Amino acid sequence: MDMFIINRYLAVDSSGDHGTKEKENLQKLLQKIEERRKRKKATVHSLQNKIHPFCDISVTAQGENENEDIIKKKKKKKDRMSDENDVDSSDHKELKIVDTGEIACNNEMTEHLNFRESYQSENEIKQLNEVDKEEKLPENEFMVLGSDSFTKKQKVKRVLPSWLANPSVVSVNLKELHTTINDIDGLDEDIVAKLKENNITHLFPVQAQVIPWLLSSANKPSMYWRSDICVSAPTGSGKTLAFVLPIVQILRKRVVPCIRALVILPVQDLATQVYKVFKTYCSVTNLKVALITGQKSFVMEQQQLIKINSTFGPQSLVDIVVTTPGRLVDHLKSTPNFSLKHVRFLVIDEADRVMECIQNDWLYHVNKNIYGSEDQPLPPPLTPAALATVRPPPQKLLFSATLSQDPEKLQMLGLFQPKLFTSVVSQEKVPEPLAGEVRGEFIGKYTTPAELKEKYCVVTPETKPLVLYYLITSRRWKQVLCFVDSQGAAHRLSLLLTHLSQGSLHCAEMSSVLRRQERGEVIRNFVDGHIDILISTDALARGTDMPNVKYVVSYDFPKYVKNYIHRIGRTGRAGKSGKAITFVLENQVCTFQDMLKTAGKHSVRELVVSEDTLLPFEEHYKSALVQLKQDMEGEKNSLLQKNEREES
Ligand SMILES: Nc1ncnc2c1ncn2[C@@H]1O[C@H](COP(=O)(O)OP(=O)(O)OP(=O)(O)O)[C@@H](O)[C@H]1O
Repeated sequence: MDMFIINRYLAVDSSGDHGTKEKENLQKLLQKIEERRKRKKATVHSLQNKIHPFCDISVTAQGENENEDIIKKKKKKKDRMSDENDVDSSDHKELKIVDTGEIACNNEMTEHLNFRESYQSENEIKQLNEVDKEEKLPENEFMVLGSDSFTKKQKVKRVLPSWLANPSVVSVNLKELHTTINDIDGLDEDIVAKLKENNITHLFPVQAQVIPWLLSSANKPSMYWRSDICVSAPTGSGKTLAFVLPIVQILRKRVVPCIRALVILPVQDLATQVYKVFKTYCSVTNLKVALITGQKSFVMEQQQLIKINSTFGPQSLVDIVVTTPGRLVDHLKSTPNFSLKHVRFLVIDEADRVMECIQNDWLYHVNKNIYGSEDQPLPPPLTPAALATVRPPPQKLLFSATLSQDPEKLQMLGLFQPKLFTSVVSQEKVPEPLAGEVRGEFIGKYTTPAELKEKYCVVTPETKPLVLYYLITSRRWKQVLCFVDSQGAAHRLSLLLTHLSQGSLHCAEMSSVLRRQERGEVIRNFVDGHIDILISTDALARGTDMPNVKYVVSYDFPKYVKNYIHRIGRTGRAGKSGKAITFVLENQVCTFQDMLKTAGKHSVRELVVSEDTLLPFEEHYKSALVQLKQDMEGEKNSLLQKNEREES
């Protein structure tokens, strides 16, 4: 037991023996202190003799007070730090009391030395005081959040799943193409011939990466679950062919038709556009494609999908269905034998937009039809027996120029071991990620085609139409696509420009109010160059592929950054050059700059149109406005008369 000695404070021992010992110790200590005091006094005296004749080191009254303060601080600090109850520390305390006593006796030199000593440690004291402030709050006080500390908070970095953080990077350069259509292993000759027929000799970067990847994933035995993919590449970069070609190639070997590919797009017009591409490349195969968007009657669509055979029962007539979420749900609910159980590919084009179509719960109905429950089953263990019992889910292919890379939003799709292909904002070659490196900078940044030049023009509401007219006429712009907020705005602007140009500008308007055939007609005329300026609502903003759009004007400010990216993406497509101008009111400039920042854009310049340049058109503009007012009143009256006739 003697090996361990535990020293404890056992309160004051009143036994006489211990008391004498303590007195002796105290005596020794006082003696020691006295000796030190004398030594110090002697040193000071000798120093005073040496320095005083050369230096003026007098301490002013104010200085004295300051020094005293500092010494007090120092004392406080030392007190705080010495939490040991040993003899040495008490010795220091005594010593300090003696020092202060000397200052009180106006010993200038001692003051000075103390001052210097204190000054040296002043910073230290300050720091300690700050720490004190932060850490030691009186017990009965609350800390008021945000009142004291103005230090910049460190930004919280998102920790992304590995597949989102480390994507395959897709180049945005459509000028330097390295992959010819013959370089792709696994594309049949007749498909390659069809590509040539359509003047496609090289694959765009997104196609060069996605097509071989999908073809090779199909080589796995059919029982294996295949990884889903998400593709985010600029507008006009050829995403449609990136899924059409591998699907046609993989499915063409099927024996019996049944729905093996389901392609979902947000709106009718886009579905029609994709349907046409499928039709083109399926024409060299036996595959059948159906467009189910409500353009035909429901019964006609049903007849197109299913046939009842007297011997074999219900038979699917199609292999690929291109549809919109609403119409798909209608068929899932009301078409007997409409089954998605054999779907091998589930393509969601303009995926971020389709995922917003939640009103009819299309995903729930699709899952229910495919799996028999609203949720996708979990993958079985990798044993032949387990794999043979569970049917692999459809391989999901998600495409968009503004694909949401938000893990939470993507989670509802139940992606299986997904792979991300994305283009990046930086034009520099992105190196392969280092082991364990996490890249989150792709998230939320949208790329636009390299050939697209963007500018913005600050306008006033009064002069906006005149600025547009001036730009079109003075710069001889042709094939201009102009975006406005509403159908009414499109109509008014179209009339005003016609009056301003006295009929020399051929303007047309486009909105969802027009019937489908009328819309088709307008687009054909615009593509053929018979229309100079097409004024449209956002109905044409997303996905529409119109070759030869040279200028896009966002006449009314785009509401969201995605809206902006899709609008400007109607030009500068497939490697062609294009220009986009956004009209911004004075009070919208900051919002616009923020929008660009969000999209990762930093070099959008201003196009200045001075008021002086507009002055010559002023009178002309006034009379055009009068004519517009008359037109609008005339239209209003004729509408009233029509309504009255219908009522009577
Ligand atoms: N390899 C290619 N060579 C030449 N032209 C191509 C090639 N691939 C696609 N195109 C053409 O590029 C245009 C744009 O293609 P697509 O509509 O697929 O773009 P996208 O990426 O889907 O655009 P958005 O995001 O706006 O929908 C189309 O007219 C298409 O015919």
